[in-house]
Amino acid sequence: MAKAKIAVNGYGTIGKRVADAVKAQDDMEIIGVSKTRPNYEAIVAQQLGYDIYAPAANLEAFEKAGVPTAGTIEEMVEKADLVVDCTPGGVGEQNKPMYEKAGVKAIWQGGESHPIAGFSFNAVCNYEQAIGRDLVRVVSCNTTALCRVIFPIDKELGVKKVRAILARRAADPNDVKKGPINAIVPDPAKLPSHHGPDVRSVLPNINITSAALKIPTTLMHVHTVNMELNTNCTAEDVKNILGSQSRIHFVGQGISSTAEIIEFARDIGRPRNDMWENCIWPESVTVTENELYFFQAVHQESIVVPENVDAIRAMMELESDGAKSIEKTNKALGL
Ligand SMILES: NC(=O)C1=CN([C@@H]2O[C@H](COP(=O)(O)OP(=O)(O)OC[C@H]3O[C@@H](n4cnc5c(N)ncnc54)[C@H](O)[C@@H]3O)[C@@H](O)[C@H]2O)C=CC1
Ligand SMILES: O=C(OP(=O)(O)O)[C@H](O)COP(=O)(O)O
Repeated sequence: MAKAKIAVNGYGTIGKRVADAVKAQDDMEIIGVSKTRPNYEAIVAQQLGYDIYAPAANLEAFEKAGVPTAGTIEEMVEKADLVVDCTPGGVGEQNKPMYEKAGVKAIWQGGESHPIAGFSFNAVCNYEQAIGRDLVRVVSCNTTALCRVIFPIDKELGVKKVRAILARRAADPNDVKKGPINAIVPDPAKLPSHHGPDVRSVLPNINITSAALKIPTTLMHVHTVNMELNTNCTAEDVKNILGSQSRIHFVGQGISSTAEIIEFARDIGRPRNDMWENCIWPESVTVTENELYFFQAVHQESIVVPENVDAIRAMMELESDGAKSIEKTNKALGL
């Protein structure tokens, strides 16, 4: 069977990882990635073998810099079966008419809001509902992490209410423009943060509220998750449920912080020190009077990457069984 032709529009933090993850699969291929400027990332993309496309107005700058392009972003989109839009939040929306004009399928990221696609995706929660769809939004990193834990616990034990407190990394490691440098910022100060409503865009029946703080770190986010459950259970029961999920990883062996999780990812040779899984401290899993508590760390740069691959597979109708797609994606990534 011919491979699905995938374009990545916006080769930044998420885009470069999605491109590599798609390249690792045997049922889809990257036909091009877009860069706005001919900087070091464009040169690395070229060295990795990707065809680079750029805005028409910037083609000359690429030529002057000696970075060859294969054409304009519009031309890239015309060649694709599906575009994964990884442009900054808010920019993706401006690209929608281009995708509609070319008649291609499109995936947006969590920086866009739910109505852009009318369908918000998480592989364990709603893969089957994404099959054959033309437009899908993969929810944000924090929302993905919440969906991954809420769904299996709700299925097995019934979730009455979720309260999630998020300590959000202020910027990605390469992001020199953002802060804070020496502050903790309620983000936003007005509750709820977007994460609770976003979980409901994937799991509409879940009662959830969320609050978020921005903290001066770049490595990972950390959540304090509290769930009121409908069923009497023990911490061991919860650990067994979470432990059965392939994209949940229990941290241990002396790992007490996000810094050590990233060091672990480096040590096991993960590309770009990516941790695609939710990282849960097993000793934090506590149940008292039907209330569950635990801490989880979220590697914001990579957690949504396998979800994008599964969304492509569903939309392109390459696999009808979500569990099989997850397994295939994981295996190709080395997860
Ligand atoms: N970085 C993170 O932690 C996560 C980001 N997301 C979401 O993923 C999306 C992308 O975020 P990042 O990768 O962090 O952004 P980024 O800023 O690292 O990368 C965006 C890329 O798009 C390019 N770009 C800007 N305007 C463009 C245009 N008009 N056409 C083509 N390319 C354009 C930029 O030059 C840059 O290379 C956002 O919706 C964000 O909310 C989701 C999960 C985690
Ligand atoms: O999707 C993310 O976070 P979110 O789940 O809090 O929206 C990413 O960390 C991007 O967040 P940013 O908008 O601070 O760059």
